[in-house]
Amino acid sequence: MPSKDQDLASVTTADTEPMTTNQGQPVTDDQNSLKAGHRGPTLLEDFILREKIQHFDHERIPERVVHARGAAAHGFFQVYESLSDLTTAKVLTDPSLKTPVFVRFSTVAGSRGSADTARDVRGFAVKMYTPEGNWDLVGNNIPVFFIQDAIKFPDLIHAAKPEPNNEIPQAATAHDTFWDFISLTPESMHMVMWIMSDRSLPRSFGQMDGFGVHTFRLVNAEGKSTFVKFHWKPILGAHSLVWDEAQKIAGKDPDFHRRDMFDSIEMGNFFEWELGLQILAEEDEHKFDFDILDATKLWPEDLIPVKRVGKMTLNRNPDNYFAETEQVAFMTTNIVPGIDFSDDPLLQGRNFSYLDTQLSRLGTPNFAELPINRPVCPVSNNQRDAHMRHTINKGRVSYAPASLDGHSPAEVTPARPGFVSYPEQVEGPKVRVRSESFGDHYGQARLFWNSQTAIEKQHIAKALQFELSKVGTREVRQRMLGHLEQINDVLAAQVALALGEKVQTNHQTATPPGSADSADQSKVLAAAVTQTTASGGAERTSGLSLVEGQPQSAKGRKVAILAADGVDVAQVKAIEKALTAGGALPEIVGTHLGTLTGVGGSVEATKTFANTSSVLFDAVFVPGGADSVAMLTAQGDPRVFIAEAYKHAKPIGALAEGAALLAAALPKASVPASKGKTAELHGVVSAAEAADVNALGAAFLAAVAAHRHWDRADLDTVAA
Ligand code: HEM
Repeated sequence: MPSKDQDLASVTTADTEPMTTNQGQPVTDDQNSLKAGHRGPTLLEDFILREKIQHFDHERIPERVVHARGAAAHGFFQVYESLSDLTTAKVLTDPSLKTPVFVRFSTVAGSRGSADTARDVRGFAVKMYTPEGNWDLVGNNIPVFFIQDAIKFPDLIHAAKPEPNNEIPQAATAHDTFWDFISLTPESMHMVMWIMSDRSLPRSFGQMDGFGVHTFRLVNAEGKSTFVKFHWKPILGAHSLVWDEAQKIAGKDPDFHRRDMFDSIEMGNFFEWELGLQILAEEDEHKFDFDILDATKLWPEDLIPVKRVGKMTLNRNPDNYFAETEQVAFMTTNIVPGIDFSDDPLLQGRNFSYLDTQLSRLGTPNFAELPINRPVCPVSNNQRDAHMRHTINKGRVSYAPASLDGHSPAEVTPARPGFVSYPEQVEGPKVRVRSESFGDHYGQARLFWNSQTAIEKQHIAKALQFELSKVGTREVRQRMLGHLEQINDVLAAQVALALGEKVQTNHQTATPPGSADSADQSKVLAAAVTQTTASGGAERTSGLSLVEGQPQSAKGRKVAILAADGVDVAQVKAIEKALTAGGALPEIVGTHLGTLTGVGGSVEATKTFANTSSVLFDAVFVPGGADSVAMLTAQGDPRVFIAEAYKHAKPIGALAEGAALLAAALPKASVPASKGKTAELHGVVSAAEAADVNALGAAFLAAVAAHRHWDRADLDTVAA
């Protein structure tokens, strides 16, 4: 069996041979068409011209009907220990096996050219080329979904996509048709809480959870079935952007996520996840207050812990976006012996949709022969012909059973057992209904809300304020408030305030903005959020917060070092050393590109205030050098750089004179008072004495690893 890399290499070319047509005829001139006379006309005879233009004319294929914008990478998966007690699947039972994978991340609503940082669910589709055929885990970065039954999927997507009369807005849910549908679909409320949280604004593809969403089955050699939920847990932890930052990035670098993944892999910073399993015995199926077949429900980790069973590493970028990332065809029906479906009605519908949609997107049932889609194990069956058939099937036999030409009437042999569907006992009337066990639409929405920290709750409230205030139809806004009241009255009141509506809360009656005490009301509600979080009184579960319990690492974090001519070069080198030792990626943002002449040498600026911005970095540092800091302080852009980083709760560091730029950009109370040695205040780290650079470097690195510093009380008061 060739490895997947060898398989792909066999059809990969660098086009370094002398130019030919697609038919292999040598081309001497592909820059001038064949003409009658020097000034034309062009001759129809010019087959070189016609072939070149004709191929170009037909270059486009339909984009995916959903998840059109995406980026992908190659890698491998390896299980830690055999899971043979649960499954026969080789990918999960052979710890020596490195299964090749191709993983595509995507947004859902936007078209191929939309921005990476739109507020949206992220697709997390994994294709594993196992020895027993391809296994596709076509998941998302959110563990639940909007709807319970696949028959509603076209409605959901029609409502979320740009409105059909004017094709507005692109890659955004903040519009009437989306919220109209949602407000009439109570089952979506749990998912709404997730997409209004920072989960829909990942910092990078490598810092997102992945979820198979549905309940699946694992089946072992004895035929015993166990229910399972699949999770991908990022080694770097799950971390997010904030909404203001995401919107700005959409303009400054719409390719933010795909660039980040491409660059990271090129420099050897591979993305890694552990595969996690939540396991549920068949006999325990009905022990919970939710139905395990309902894709709007998760299995709380406090009830059913996640067991980490293997690791996936993405370590190679595709060679060609179209041939690989665009032509890859994921299908939920791609499962292998030892893994099986549950009766989740969303999954059952997906099992029709993916194969079906590939036929129109890729244009032929032979899409499985495309290099990126074909399995590494042999393929042998009686399917024949159709557009673009590559395989040359020899002989007379294209039917079964058959005994001619060496064929055996038996389809499977003991040596190569086939896929056997789990013989689940099924009975019941043929009915078009929703099971009563799918009926609770608010319980887990509340669980999610209760499990968030205060800052995460505030981000959810703000996201809802943003989205719903963009809805033009008041009845839709009011309907949504009605749902929010069912989830949490403080949340509902906070959103109502922004919408100019009134709702009853247990804490106080919220007053519409414009009235004398609306500002006070806002404070009361914010305090109420903090109180409920601190008391933790209501039901909560672990695994849902992006702030609590996430691994912290500075690896891959981009740190801007702000500098101008006159910068203290020794300080720059020292802080660069401290950062790179922790895996962070410092880069000098200068007042101009190229060499900055400093004190004690020079440094190279690879970015400038004209071509970059704080939103493209995880942290910012200002080294000393009196002239450098004076020049930076005199300009507007460096001050905005600092203020914006502060507002987005990012780590900020300064050494020696560098603190003057912080003082010029930030409220006085936000800057720690360093009386020489390193001082830290809510992720702002500063040392007046240049000699304290090592302690400062360590403190700053720790602040970078912590991702964001939400304990800044004055975040909303900083103008940037
Ligand atoms: C749990 C719910 C769902 C999840 C996690 C999910 C996930 C995904 C992902 C990750 C992709 C992108 C695949 C790629 O990267 O090429 C995708 C595409 C797609 N999904 Fe889903 N989806 C869900 C629900 C549904 C449902 C209910 C349907 C239809 C009934 C559906 C139909 C499609 C279609 C048609 C595509 C485009 C496939 C292509 O052209 O390659 N999805 N989905």
